[in-house]
Amino acid sequence: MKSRAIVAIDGPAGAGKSTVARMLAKRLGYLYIDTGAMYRALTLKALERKIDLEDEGAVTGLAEETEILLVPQDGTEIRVYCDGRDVTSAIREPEVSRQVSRVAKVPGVRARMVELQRRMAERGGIVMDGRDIGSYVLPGADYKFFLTASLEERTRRRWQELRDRGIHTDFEQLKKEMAARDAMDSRRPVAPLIKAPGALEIDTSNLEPEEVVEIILKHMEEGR
Ligand SMILES: Nc1ncnc2c1ncn2[C@@H]1O[C@H](COP(=O)(O)OP(=O)(O)OP(=O)(O)O)[C@@H](O)[C@H]1O
Ligand SMILES: Nc1ccn([C@@H]2O[C@H](COP(=O)(O)O)[C@@H](O)[C@H]2O)c(=O)n1
Repeated sequence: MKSRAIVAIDGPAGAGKSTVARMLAKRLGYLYIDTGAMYRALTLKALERKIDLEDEGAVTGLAEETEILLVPQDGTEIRVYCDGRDVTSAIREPEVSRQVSRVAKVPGVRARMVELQRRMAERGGIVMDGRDIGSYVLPGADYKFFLTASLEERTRRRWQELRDRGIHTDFEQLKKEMAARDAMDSRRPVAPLIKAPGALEIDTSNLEPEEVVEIILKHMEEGR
């Protein structure tokens, strides 16, 4: 296995990317970078500033004046700071999830975020998850994975995750919202959600996170 490798993990909402990426980073002693959290932080700021999300100029301008920091804690937990404010919890609110894809599809936003993400990966030894990591942000990544799961299972996971946080949502409404987010992520012209060439696809529908990590580690050990 390559030392200080770059590992890219992509996939749709609720496929288990963050869970697996965090566990994998811990096993490897790597830094975990949650690119979704970056788009979520900007979206939260845009919503709070009541920016018109259809105004690409305004959203791009906001991205350019916003400082987003991902600060590793013990292990691989990450605190997310936007302009110095800890937004780790706030970025997971349902309204941010409902709107983030509208912000993320703005070309100026992506250009800014991708520049930051590539800089974070320069020294290697990272696990980066998102939608476009293996296909666009880090096309030279040493290992690429694409996690999937059925929409039903991904919705069940997200529904349970929200419930565990005391947020009660209608399952069918949540399912519609997740499908809509997947569609917007997949159809945007710039860096859509796709499986990167050469990526190993893993359907996690009937796998525990630990099993997914073992599949990934085995592939990495066999690969180099
Ligand atoms: N293999 C799995 N089996 C069951 N539950 C899982 C599995 N992987 C993750 N989960 C749970 O599903 C929820 C969503 O997982 P996670 O946040 O890792 O998904 P994600 O792909 O990063 O989603 P998003 O892109 O929307 O952030 C979490 O509550 C997590 O604990
Ligand atoms: N590399 C990425 C990562 C995320 N996005 C957008 O952010 C949304 C939230 O991502 P989560 O992983 O936190 O769910 C996602 O739905 C995308 O719209 C992106 O565009 N590129």
